[in-house]
Amino acid sequence: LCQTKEQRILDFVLKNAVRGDPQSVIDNIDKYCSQREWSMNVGNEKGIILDNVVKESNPSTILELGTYCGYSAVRICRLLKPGVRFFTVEFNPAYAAVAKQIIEFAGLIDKVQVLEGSTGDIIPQLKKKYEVDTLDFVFVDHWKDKYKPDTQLLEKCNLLRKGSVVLADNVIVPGAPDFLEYVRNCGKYDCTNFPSFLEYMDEKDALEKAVFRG
Ligand SMILES: O=C(NCCO)c1cc(-c2ccc(F)cc2)cc(O)c1O
Ligand SMILES: [Mg+2]
Repeated sequence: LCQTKEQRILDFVLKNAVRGDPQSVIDNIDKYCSQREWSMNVGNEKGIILDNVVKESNPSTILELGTYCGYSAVRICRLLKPGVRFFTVEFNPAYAAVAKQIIEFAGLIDKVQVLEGSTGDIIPQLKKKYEVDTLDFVFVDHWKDKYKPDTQLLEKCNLLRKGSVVLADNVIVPGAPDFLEYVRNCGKYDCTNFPSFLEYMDEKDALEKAVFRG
């Protein structure tokens, strides 16, 4: 059977992690991707920074752009109180299929809605179709050339309120220079850079936190 890397990651999790234990799912994805095949999960170094920003924000309504295999969805949702809503958008159906199974295995599927499609189509639907008022926290980790336009779209759709946290992965590698310039200079955000490392590598990367001024 000609499997994909994402299916191999899923198989490794199903075989080695503990059903209903999000930390074991995270640890096993990191183990597979550091020892066998590199893959673009946010990883543990940047993941600890992500954990801290999520804990600090204590969000109730969260949006993630770019689900991939569900690693950061599990990472974020394992920290959330019951009753919160987590929406994650994935364009690639094969990735979305793997992510749903990994999120289910971790026992978090009740908190998570995996929305398949393009962010440009789905973000304008969040208020009416998904009954979202405003977003407390947005994790941006999809196509790097979409970071800036989608942040502007979130503003246009009135999905951000004073204090909404936009946290972006990969602002060094692969990089999102137009996004960084925008959030740092448009006057609508208070920005903080968190230097770290590219997942499973020694290369420098960073997260950028942009808090909407309202
Ligand atoms: O494209 C990415 N995400 C969107 C997928 O739909 C992505 C890429 C990379 C990466 C790739 C190739 C390399 F050489 C270095 C970095 C890393 C990441 O964390 C990412 O999120
Ligand atoms: Mg990333």
